[in-house]
Amino acid sequence: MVKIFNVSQIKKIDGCTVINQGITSIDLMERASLAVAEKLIRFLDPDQCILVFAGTGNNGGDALAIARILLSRHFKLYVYIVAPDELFSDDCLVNKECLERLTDVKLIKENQDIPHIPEDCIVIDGLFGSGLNRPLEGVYLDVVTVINASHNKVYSVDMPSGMFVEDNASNNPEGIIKAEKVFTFQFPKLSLLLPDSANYCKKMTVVNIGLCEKCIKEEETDLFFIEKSDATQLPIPRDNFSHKGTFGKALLIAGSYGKMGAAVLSARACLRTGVGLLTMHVPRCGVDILQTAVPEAMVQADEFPENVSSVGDNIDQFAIGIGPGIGTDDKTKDLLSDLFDKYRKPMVIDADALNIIAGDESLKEKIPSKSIITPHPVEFDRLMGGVSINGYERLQKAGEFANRYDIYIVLKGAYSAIITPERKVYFNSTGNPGMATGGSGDVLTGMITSLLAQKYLPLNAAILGVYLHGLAGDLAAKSKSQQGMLPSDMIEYIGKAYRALK
Ligand SMILES: NC(=O)C1=CN([C@@H]2O[C@H](COP(=O)(O)OP(=O)(O)OC[C@H]3O[C@@H](n4cnc5c(N)ncnc54)[C@H](O)[C@@H]3O)[C@@H](O)[C@H]2O)[C@@H](O)CC1
Ligand SMILES: Nc1ncnc2c1ncn2[C@@H]1O[C@H](COP(=O)(O)OP(=O)(O)O)[C@@H](O)[C@H]1O
Ligand SMILES: [K+]
Repeated sequence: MVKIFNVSQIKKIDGCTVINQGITSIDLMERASLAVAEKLIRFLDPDQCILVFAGTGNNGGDALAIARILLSRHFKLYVYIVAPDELFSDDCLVNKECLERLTDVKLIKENQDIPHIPEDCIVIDGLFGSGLNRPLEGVYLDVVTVINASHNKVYSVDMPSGMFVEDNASNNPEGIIKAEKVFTFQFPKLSLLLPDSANYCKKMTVVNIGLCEKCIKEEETDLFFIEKSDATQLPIPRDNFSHKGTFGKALLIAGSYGKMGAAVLSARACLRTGVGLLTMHVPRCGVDILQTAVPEAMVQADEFPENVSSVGDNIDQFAIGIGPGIGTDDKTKDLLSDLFDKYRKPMVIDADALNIIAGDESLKEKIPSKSIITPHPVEFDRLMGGVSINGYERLQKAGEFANRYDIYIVLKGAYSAIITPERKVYFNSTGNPGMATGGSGDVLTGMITSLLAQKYLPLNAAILGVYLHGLAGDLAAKSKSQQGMLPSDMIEYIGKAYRALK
């Protein structure tokens, strides 16, 4: 797992690296800058006009070193340092003096020094990184405004300048660079993984700069980024003599009149994820649909034609998933309450089941311990009874909720976050905007329920389920495009996603 750290931890690890590797801070700056420059060189066009904007701290130092490396590769550069008070960090000053020997470096001290930024050029942004300690104002704000208004592609070093590494609730949205790509050093930064960064970081690339592994190992955190190597370890190998009983029984309670598609998608996804036996509990109107669309599943008909209202006995034999397409009818509310009384094992709770819980405090109390709930941000805010100001606040609330009710929360989004009862957070690294189509969530519910039935621990079921779901989405997008892919296609790629983990 890649660890995610706060600013003081990053500073500590930088310092440790310098000591343990017997290098100077300027060596580390050079290493970091070279790593970013190498990535830039791969896709920048040497004939294109490149404008570099540096600050006076170490982020500025990085930008100036990057400029020097690009110049040595014959890129056309114009370099500006925004320095209203001309106070440079030591390492920034060294890089400024090196660069001044090679090219003209202009200082921007006040608004009138800001250059006109032509169309069709590239901007390299090294104004501020992790050292930002207040929202931008004055000439810094003006420079960012001009860069954003130019609509050129901006590549940011470490952070989009003006953006805090963690919470941006008190930030000025006008004072943050809108970056095409952010090359962030060694660790993903929390704010770049939250929806808060949607306008400021189209793509995050983590650049390894060789910080001391021992320091990283020793530094504790509750935030992690899931990598392929983490997911690869999770699938339980299949024994030669295994049979359908080995891979468990899942019961999905899903569907209502007009929403049987959600039941079909979750059923197919559950089967493709490897469950031994699947039973679908659906309203009577859905029986023929399920039997035809998913012949591998057994179907239990509810007594009501259009909604689910009760589940049978002997439910302890199953891993249960509830929610896709069930609606919020009163009969279905009774079912959920009854289910929570009868069934005390971890289950997967999604969609309308969460909307039902949202309006009823006593239901929250009854959620079986270690269950996995899978809200998207709107469902989560409904559960909380109010909208969060940003993704950071939502994450804090999710930690409190998971802890209070002893459950796992999969907070879905671009980097879905899995939050544990101990308030640890695991961010997923797979998935793409092609998955933003109704039905993708139903697929995920089927997948995680399948893994629970196969005796995966709830945390592993959530991590593997979310990772595979995103990977299946990535494979589907590769073949069908983000626009053209459907949740049904993702289901067809679950097998290939498993294979890719081998
Ligand atoms: N993470 C790492 O391992 C490494 C980090 N390096 C770079 O160092 C950066 C951090 O450098 P610094 O700590 O010098 O900080 P920055 O360069 O981000 O900021 C410089 C200084 O500006 C001041 N400042 C903060 N907010 C301001 C505002 N709104 N208006 C005006 N001034 C403001 C602060 O005093 C701050 O220290 C990282 O983002 C990264 O680019 C690299 O040089 C080397 C390795
Ligand atoms: N931009 C994105 N990048 C990665 N994954 C995404 C993106 N948009 C949506 N997803 C994933 O698609 C799924 C959508 O779920 P949800 O909103 O519940 O859809 P529905 O209720 O329509 O089935 C989630 O797992 C989410 O993480
Ligand atoms: K920056």
